[in-house]
Amino acid sequence: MSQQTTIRKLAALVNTPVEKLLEQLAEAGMKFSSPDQVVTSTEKVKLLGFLRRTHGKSEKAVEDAVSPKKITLNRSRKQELTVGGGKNRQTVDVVVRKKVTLVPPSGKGDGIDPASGLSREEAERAEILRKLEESRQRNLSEQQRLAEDDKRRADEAAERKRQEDAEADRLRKEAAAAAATVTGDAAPAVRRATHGHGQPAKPAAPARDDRAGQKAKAHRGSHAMVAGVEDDDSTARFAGQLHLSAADRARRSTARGRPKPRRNVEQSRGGSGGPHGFERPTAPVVREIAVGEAITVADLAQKLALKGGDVVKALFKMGVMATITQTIDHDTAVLVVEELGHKAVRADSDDAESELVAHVAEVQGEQATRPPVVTIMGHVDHGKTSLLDYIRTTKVATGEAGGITQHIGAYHVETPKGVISFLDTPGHAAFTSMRARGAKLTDIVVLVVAADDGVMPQTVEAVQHARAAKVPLIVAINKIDKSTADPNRIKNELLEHQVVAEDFGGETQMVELSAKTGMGVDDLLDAISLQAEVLELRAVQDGRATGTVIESSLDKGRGPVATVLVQQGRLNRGDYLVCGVQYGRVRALFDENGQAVDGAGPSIPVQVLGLSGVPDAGDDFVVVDDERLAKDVAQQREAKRRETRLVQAAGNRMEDIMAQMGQAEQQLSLNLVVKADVQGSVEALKQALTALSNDQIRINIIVSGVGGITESDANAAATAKATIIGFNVRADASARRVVETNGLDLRYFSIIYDVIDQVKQVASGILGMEIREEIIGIAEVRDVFRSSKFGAVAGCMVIEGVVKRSKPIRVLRDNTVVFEGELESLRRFKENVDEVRVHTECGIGVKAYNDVKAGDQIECFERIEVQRTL
Ligand SMILES: Nc1nc2c(ncn2[C@@H]2O[C@H](COP(=O)(O)OP(=O)(O)OP(=O)(O)O)[C@@H](O)[C@H]2O)c(=O)[nH]1
Repeated sequence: MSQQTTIRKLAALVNTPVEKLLEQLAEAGMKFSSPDQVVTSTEKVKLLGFLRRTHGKSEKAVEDAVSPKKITLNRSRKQELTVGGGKNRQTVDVVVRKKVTLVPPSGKGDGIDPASGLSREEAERAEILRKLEESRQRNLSEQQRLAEDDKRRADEAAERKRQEDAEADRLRKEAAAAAATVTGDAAPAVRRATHGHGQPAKPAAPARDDRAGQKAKAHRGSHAMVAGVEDDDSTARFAGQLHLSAADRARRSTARGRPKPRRNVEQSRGGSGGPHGFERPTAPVVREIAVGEAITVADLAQKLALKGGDVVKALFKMGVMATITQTIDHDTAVLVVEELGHKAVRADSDDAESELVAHVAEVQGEQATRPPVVTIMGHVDHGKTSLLDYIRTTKVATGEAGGITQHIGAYHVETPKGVISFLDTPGHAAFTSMRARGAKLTDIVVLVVAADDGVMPQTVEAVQHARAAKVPLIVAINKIDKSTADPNRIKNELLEHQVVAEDFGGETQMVELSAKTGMGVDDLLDAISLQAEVLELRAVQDGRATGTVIESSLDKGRGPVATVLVQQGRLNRGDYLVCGVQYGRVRALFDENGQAVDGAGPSIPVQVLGLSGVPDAGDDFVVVDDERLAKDVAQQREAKRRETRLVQAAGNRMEDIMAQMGQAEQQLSLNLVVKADVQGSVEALKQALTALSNDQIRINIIVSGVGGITESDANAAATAKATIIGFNVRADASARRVVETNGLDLRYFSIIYDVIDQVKQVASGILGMEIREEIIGIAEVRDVFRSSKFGAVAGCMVIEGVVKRSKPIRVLRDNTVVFEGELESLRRFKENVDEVRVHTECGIGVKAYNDVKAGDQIECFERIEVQRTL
C-alpha cells in the first residue's frame, strides 16, 4: 500500500499545510481524523471538485474533467518578500500563480500520475472510453453509408419497375384498344380513386398513367413516398429497417393490408414483383393427359404436375368428394383435367402390345403337323378321371399316376399313331368355365357318358360348349363292362341334342369302352388320331413360342409355377416371355412327370419356372427377344387390368349405395372373398358362385386369388362385410386376428360341392341346419423323427386350442392343405394321451401320411351342426 496517497503526502504534493488540507477535506464533506489516513482517488476528485467550486466552477465540469485527456488547474500562493536592507528594507506581497496540468500517465509508470495523482486504472478506463467512442462513430458512419447504398439500389429498382410497368401498361392499352374493350372507362375510374386518396400524380413520370404512378410509388420505398395515410403508415412501419429493400417493404406492406392481390402477383411474377404489379399472364402450359378407364387422384395429379391436394380441391369444386388415393372414372378425370385447363386424351395403352403383335408376326415360319389337344368332358362320376388315369398309367412312358386333382393339368401320350395331348379337366360342374376355356385350347372334345347312366345335364352342357367352340366331339361310352350298360340308349339320347353317331348316319365317332378294364381305350385313341388327321392340325415347329396358361400356382420353393400349353413355335429354357401380366425368363421347364426338359414344341404341355408372378389360367404367353419388351407389355397390361378392376370396384360401391338407399329393389348382396390353393379352383369357384345369383340375392366375389388368406384379404372382407371362403387354404395369424376383431364369417372347404351347396342354400333362402367344420386346435411341427416302428412322428407344440386324438386332422403347409386324415398316435413323453392342450409339446403320428415336415401345421377339427343363417 506504499503506492497509496496519505493526507500528509497529498498536502506535501499540493504544497498545502496538512491542517488546511484536513479542513478542506472536512469542508468537502470528508472527515479524516489523522494526516496518515489514505485518500482515495474518488476522494481526491471530490476534493478537487470542491476546490473548483469554490472557484466558481461546477463540480460536474470538474468530474467531467476526469475522463478527458488532461486537466489544467491554476493555483496561486501569497508570499511576503523582503527587498533591500537596512533602512530600505521593504516587505512586498508576492502572489505566486502555479499552473498544474494533469495528464494521465502514458505507458507503465508507477501507477500514479505525479502531477494529477490519478491512478493508472483510471487512465486506462479513460482510454477505453475514448476508443469506444471512436468505434461508435465509425459504426454510425458505416451504417449511414450502407443505408445510403440501400436507398440508391431501391431507387434504381423502383425506377426500373416504373419503366416496366409503363411499358406493360402501354401494351395493355394497345391490346385493349385493339379489342375495343372498355378499358377507357376504367382508367379515369382509377384516376378518380387515386385523387380521392389525396395523392398527386408524380411529375417525374408524366408519360405513365395514374395507375402506373401508384404502382411505382409503392415500389420506391418509404424514403420516396409522398404524403398519404398508407405511405405514412409504411414509413412508420419500416422506420429503422433501412436494410430492407424497397421490394421487400412493398411486399410486407401488402401482406398486411391486401393478402389476395399479393398472392396473385407473386404467382405471376415468381414473387419478385410488388403488390400492385400486374402483367399479362404468360400463356398457360396446356398438357395433354392420357386418361384410361380409371385413374387415382394421385396419379392424375402427377400427370398434371400438380399437387394431389390441388386436384382434390378441383374435384371438390365440381362436387366430387375424393381423397388422394381414391380412383375416379374416365369421365370425371376428363372433366377435372379440362377444369384445370388441360387437355384429356384417351389413354392408348396398346403401344407395347402392338409392338408385341408385330414382334410375333415376324416369326411366321414353316408349318408342320402338330399333335391334337384333347379335352375330356362329361357328367360327374361318368368316368373322366378313370379314363384319364387309365391312359396316363398305361400310355405315359414314365407314368407316375397322381391322385385325382381338382384343377386342370395336362399331359401328352405317345400312341402308335402319334402323340396326343390331354387337358385334364375334372368332372365337376364348378369347372364349367375351365371346360369352356379348355375347349378353346382344344382341338377335340371327348365326351364321356356312362353307359349305365345316360345323358345328364352336364353331358348336354359339354355338348353345348364343344359346339360353341366349334370343336369336334368324340363320344366315349364308358362303363360298358357293366351289366347295366346300354350304349344304344346313349346314342339315342344324344340324338336329341343333335349329336348323331356315325352308325346312325351322322359324323360323330362314338367309342364303347371301359376305363376300368381298358377295353376300347385304344379305339378311342385311334378315333382321336383319325379326327386329328381330318382336322389337319398344323403349327410352326420352331421359332418363338406362343401358347396359353392351363394352370398356375405359387410354390414356396420354386416360386410361381405355370403349366402352359405351347401352341406355336418352341418354348426353350432361357427364353424371355410375357405371360398375362407377368413376365420373366424361363429358368426351368418340366414335363408332366416332373422331368426337366430343354424345350417343348406345339401341343405339348410344360411347366414353366421363372415368371415374375402367378399368371391366371387362360392367360396367353408369348416369347419375346428381350426382357425390356416383356416387362413393358406386362406392366402395361397390369396397369390396364388395375384400371378395369378399379372401375368394377367403383361400380360395386355405387350399387352398394343404391342398395342402401333401397333402390336395388330389395335384392340382397352376399359378398365373398374366395381364396384357393390353385388358380383353376379360384376360377371355377368364381364362375360357379356368381352364377348362383338370383332375384333375391346377388353374389359378389370381391376378392379372389391363389394362396393362404392374408390380412389384406380379411381387411377387404371386413370393409365389404364379406364372407371369406378358404378352399384348401387357411388364414394366417394376422388375418385371423382381423377376422376375430371384426367378427367375420370365415369358412374353410375342401370340396367344391360343399362351397356351392352352402352358398346355393343361402342364395335360395333355405335356412336349415348345416354341418360346419370348427378348428379346435393347431399344433406346429418342430421336428420329425422317423422310426421303423411308428413311421414318421412329428414332434409338435400345440399353439392353439386343443388337439384331440379322436378328431380328424389336416396337415397344412404354407397355409395350404396338403393332407386330410386322422391321427395315428398322440403322445406326451411316451405316454399315449387323448388330448394335448395349448403350449404343450407332443408327438403326433399321422395315419397314412409320412411326409410331415418341420414347419407344417396340424390342425385338428370337428364337424358341428349349426343353424344356418343368412
Ligand atoms: N365299372 C366301371 N366303373 C367305372 C368305370 N369308369 C369309372 N368307373 C367308376 O365310376 C366312379 C367315378 O369315376 P370317376 O373317374 O371318378 O368319374 P369322374 O367323371 O372323373 O368324376 P368326377 O371327377 O367326380 O367328376 C368311380 O368309382 C370309378 O371307379 C368303368 O369303365 N367301369
